[in-house]
Amino acid sequence: MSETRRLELLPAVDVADGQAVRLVQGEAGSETSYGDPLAAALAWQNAGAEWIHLVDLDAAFGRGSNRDLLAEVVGKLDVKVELSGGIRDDASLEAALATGCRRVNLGTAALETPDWVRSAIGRHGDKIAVGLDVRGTTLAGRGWTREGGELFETLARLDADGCARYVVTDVNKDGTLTGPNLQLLRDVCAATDRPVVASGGVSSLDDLRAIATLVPEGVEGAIVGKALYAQAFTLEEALEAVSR
Ligand SMILES: O=C(O)c1ccccc1N[C@@H]1O[C@H](COP(=O)(O)O)[C@@H](O)[C@H]1O
Repeated sequence: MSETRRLELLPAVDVADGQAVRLVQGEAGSETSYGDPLAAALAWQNAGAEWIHLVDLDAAFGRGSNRDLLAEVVGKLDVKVELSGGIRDDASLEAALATGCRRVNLGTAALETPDWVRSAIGRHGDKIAVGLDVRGTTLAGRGWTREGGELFETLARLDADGCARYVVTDVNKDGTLTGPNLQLLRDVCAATDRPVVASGGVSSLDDLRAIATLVPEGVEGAIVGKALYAQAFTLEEALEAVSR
């Protein structure tokens, strides 16, 4: 009898101007600051996290970079890191992978330079995930400021290119503490056989339990941001909630 997999949790550490921040719906200027990114990441690690979802927001917005800081953070962590933000060409991809992160998450590049993404997938396999950041079923790139195509067409293309995994974010939910978009997750899982990491809207332990019910459909993990920083629950409580 096969054992049901447990939902993985990925606490998010989004970095802008050297600080850990949370945005609301990805809007520049909506940030709340939570201090030193390394301290935040180590706190999640010490609380039992197996993964950290680490984002360079300045690079995602194309307004700067926290590359050296993020490399330092990855170097000081023992847990797996999913690194994203501004990874759009060979130089940024090689620099990201050289940090020792477990995988990178490509957003804008998957919308704007599909040939390069196909080649990156061919070279790096499951070290590449693609972030499908959507409003409705319209994809968003460049710091979620530009529309970039239709979700299910892009998903079919990336599946054909061998993409190993998708990080699916409902932009309208992100940072709002209004609950995940479970129907979006179901729809994406129905359209691909690749694992899906859910992102956006988690507000409570019940939200995590609801996402965990989708593990048999293909949801592998959930990114948790604002709810942890706002202390809606602890990471220990979250890990316990999804452990059975
Ligand atoms: O995570 C956010 O809050 C966020 C807000 C606005 C833009 C991007 C955001 N996050 C992540 O950025 C990467 C994509 O970066 P790029 O497009 O490849 O440069 C992806 O993980 C988004 O989810």
